[in-house]
Amino acid sequence: MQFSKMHGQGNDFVIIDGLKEKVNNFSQLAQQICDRHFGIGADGLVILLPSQQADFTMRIFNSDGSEAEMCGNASRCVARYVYEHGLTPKNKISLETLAGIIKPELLFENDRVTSVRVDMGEPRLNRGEIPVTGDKNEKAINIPVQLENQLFYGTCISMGNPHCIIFVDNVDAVDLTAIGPKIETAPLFPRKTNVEFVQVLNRHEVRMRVWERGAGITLACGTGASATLAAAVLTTKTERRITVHLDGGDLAVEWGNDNHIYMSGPAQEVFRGEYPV
Ligand SMILES: N[C@H](CCC[C@H](N)C(=O)O)C(=O)O
Repeated sequence: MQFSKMHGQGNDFVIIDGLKEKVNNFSQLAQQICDRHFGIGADGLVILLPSQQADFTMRIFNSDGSEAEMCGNASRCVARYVYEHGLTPKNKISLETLAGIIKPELLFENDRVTSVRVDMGEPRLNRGEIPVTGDKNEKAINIPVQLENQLFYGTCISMGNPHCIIFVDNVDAVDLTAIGPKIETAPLFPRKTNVEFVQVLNRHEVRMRVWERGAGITLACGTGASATLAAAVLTTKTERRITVHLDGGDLAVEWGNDNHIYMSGPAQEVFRGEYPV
């Protein structure tokens, strides 16, 4: 089976063209392929499939085999992949996901793709949509997140997938490996959650580290950067256009007057290969 290995600021994926390759058990394949010793190694597996309502369907599987509703960094990678592999002549692409239709736009310099700007859609703020337990019509801003012997205050946002954003004075002081999985699987989150620790640098910049649902610590998270922007604006910490500094690089995010969040950043293809099935 042919594959392409791509990343968005270090958040890396194996991309498989499901229009050409026959894939049966996506979840099992994701666990095998994402293993960094016994497989190719990646944070996730992305399968391209046909769509009736968009140019393509993008299905995303975390390295633990769970399927995610949406993935921001993967949407940039897929947009570049379908253009450069000749699957579409378009630079404005639509992708059907479990979170709805996502619209990445390729940006060029001297005929080379330099970055991708993605319309991530509208953030979902009510507990029922995220989901977070409690009154489904209530927001979840600065709510207590109680672990056995630690209490955090989080702002929960969905970009189609759930995020719990916790503002701290120093992200480097957070033991993400210990705390991340406890919050990811807290009873507060019926479908688990991605966990972002955020240090506000000024009204236009934040530093964010992420423990991803189903994948653990990653170097970048596009939906996480988008949810972080929404949380920072809702708690009046930043303006509506910021740079998110992540371990793997920067993402630019903006909350437009149309209530859509736009996320921009690079997407790189690292290598192509053949995986025995
Ligand atoms: N682990 C995430 C999916 C990948 C999201 C992230 N890699 C991004 O760039 O948005 C989840 O289960 O919701």
